[in-house]
Amino acid sequence: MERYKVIREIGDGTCGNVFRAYDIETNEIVAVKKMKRKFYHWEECISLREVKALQKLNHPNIVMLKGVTMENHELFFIFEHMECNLYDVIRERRAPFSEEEIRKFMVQILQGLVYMHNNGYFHRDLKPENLLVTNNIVKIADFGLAREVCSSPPYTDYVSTRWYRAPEVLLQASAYTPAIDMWAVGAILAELFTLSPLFPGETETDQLYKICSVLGSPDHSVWPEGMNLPRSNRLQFFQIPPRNLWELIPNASLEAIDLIQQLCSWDPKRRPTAEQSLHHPFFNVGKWVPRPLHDASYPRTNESRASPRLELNLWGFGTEPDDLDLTLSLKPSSVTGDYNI
Ligand SMILES: Nc1ncnc2c1ncn2[C@@H]1O[C@H](COP(=O)(O)OP(=O)(O)OP(=O)(O)O)[C@@H](O)[C@H]1O
Repeated sequence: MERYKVIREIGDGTCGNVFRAYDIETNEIVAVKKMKRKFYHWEECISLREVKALQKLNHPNIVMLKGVTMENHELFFIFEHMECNLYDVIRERRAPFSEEEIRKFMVQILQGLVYMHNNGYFHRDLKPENLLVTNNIVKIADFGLAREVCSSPPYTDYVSTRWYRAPEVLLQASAYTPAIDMWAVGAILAELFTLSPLFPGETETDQLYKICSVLGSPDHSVWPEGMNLPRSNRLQFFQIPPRNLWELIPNASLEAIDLIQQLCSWDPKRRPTAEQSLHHPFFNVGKWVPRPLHDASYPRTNESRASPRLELNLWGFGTEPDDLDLTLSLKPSSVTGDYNI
């Protein structure tokens, strides 16, 4: 470890301490994560989930693992260095983020997740502290709990952070899917608007109570499988009607509210995937894409374009092509970003 000169400690997590350090071979600043437990064999180190996942995943929105070193039974991960994490960004924020800023964060998180899920991994512990930020670039970090999508259940060693924990995990489902990451994305999206957590449970039971107080208690109609999970009897204590999300998150557009609502569905099967989320109207607000001139259905005059078919289902993820006129005309106040999705 002579190669790295520690500058200062920047993180103290469950599994390791993270230091900002100077790499004297490359003249770069790096982040060195020193694992808290001791290791006695190299095989033990390279079989760690964090190492296995990060060696395979190479994406601009996933933090890069530059190397792994073992010395005196201590294991060090060398990562690209990031300035801060999204938790710090939210905590230090005095005024709400604009929807444009939120969209830019979310696109990157979702692009990282699409890549990860398509490569057969899910993260299992997404939270603002695990989203690292440098100059508005967001990268997903801390793969200590990452799982291969195809690894076999039961997943009993699961210990993710409570506030972002999906209901199927709280109710002890024996198998779960990348949809648990999508629940966390919904909670993080809401938090970016309000700057405070959507479900800040103090215990596991309180976590379920907090979720019920927002979404309303689940029943067979919204989540049939959920009603038979080992701990679902805990839900019977709470008979709570749903709140209107737009009252809880008054600064969010209808598109954002709809996306949060879909991501935070009780039933994991009803949550959009990361890829589907990127196609949600929230990411297309104000985006005008002209149709080809030979398209006979394209309205030729401003007059005909001014009458959108408002009865269309805006929020479904159907296979119908987007009605871009409609998207434009329904959300005049919002953002005009263009995203590479
Ligand atoms: N590459 C990096 N660049 C800058 N800071 C980092 C980097 N990696 C981690 N950190 C900081 O260190 C903190 C802890 O890192 P990490 O989450 O990897 O550790 P952990 O022990 O697995 O934590 P947890 O308790 O979340 O499981 C992060 O929240 C972040 O603030």
